[in-house]
Amino acid sequence: MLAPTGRSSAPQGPAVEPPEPGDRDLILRHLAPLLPFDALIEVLYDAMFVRRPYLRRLFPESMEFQRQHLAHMFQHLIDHLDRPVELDARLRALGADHRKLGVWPAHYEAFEESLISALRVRGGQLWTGQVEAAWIRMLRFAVAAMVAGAEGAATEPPFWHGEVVGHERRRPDLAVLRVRTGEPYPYRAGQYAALESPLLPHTWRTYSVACAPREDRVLEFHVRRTSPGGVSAALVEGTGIGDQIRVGPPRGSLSLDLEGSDVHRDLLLVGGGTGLAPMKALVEEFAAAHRARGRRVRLVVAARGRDDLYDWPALVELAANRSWLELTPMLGPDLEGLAALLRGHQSVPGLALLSGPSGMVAGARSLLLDAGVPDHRIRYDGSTAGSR
Ligand SMILES: NC(=O)C1=CN([C@@H]2O[C@H](COP(=O)(O)OP(=O)(O)OC[C@H]3O[C@@H](n4cnc5c(N)ncnc54)[C@H](O)[C@@H]3O)[C@@H](O)[C@H]2O)C=CC1
Repeated sequence: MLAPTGRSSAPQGPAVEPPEPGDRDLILRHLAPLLPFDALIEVLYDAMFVRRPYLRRLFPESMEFQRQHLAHMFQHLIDHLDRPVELDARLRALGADHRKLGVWPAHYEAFEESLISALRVRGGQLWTGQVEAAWIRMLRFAVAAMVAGAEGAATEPPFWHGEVVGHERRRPDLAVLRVRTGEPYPYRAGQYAALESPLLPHTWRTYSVACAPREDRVLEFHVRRTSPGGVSAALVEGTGIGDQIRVGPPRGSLSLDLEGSDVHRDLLLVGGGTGLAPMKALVEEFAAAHRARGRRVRLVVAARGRDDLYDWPALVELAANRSWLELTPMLGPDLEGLAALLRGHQSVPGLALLSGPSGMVAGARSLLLDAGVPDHRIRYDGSTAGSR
């Protein structure tokens, strides 16, 4: 994964004890019998639901995504165990986000107990108390950071109730949804939110808000169905006006810096596919706060073909009478259009923001670096790209 903007917008909480030096090596040396993690995780959840069946209701019907997520988390924990500060920030954000799932500190105890029994089952004959102790320290560090993150977020609602007030099917696989929250939703343009449909309880997926904050509390989302049976499919195919959905707290740090040292730099925004969503919100925000005279914004909309420019009329309307905003459609499977644009010296931006498929973000970033844009002036939200 590329280095993203990196700042977490999740609230903070109390300090957490780091793991012991050497724990990572110890865990790594005895990892082989525990791999692949899928088998370990299966034993873990089986043990947990047998001992505490009431915990099953905290999880979605299909555990597939949950298992994958946990396997990824174990790997991430082990990989970063000797970088506890970095890990701590990520875990706090995760803990804050777990509030919307109804997770309490007592549930983590049940998790620890089940993990230990799964480790003993899968660890085999060479499993030792020393290795187990390192795993427990790693887990307790993670849990303490998650609980601290949840405590730090205690004043923030775990989710907002929203009503679908608009649902436009722009393509068979893509819908633009408008959701009015019951209470004001305090986000900034460029941020994203997890959504839950009543069709798939306890399953949340993140989408960027595609509009700047509005007085009428309406949030726009661009949702593309990637596979059958998931949240995106439920939102595209099974959702209509009047339906209720839950909206998790705003997250992410993609922003335009409307104040500060970069305020006069010309902007290039690249949105690929539904990655257009946060870019549209940022342009709207820029339009509302257009203070820096002479600052130009180019919005490149990358799409596979003309039919995939699903929001083009809305963008044309946004650009009408705004001479500082230039819309550039870029059609095709690759970034040749962007490469050609950057060859024109006049088009090299002072600041670039990227959003879309991870391959597009990586490709656009390297084109921009080649064109002389410094790395710190190329922004994208690593936690969102490709995670939908
Ligand atoms: N729905 C949302 O709110 C948001 C979605 N995203 C992400 O944006 C992506 C959108 O996917 P789709 O709509 O299916 O877009 P897509 O797969 O149709 O791609 C759109 C354009 O991106 C470029 N592109 C795609 N893959 C590329 C690669 N490997 N190298 C270079 N260029 C490439 C091409 O120009 C293509 O026309 C997803 O990964 C999603 O996670 C990101 C932010 C917000």
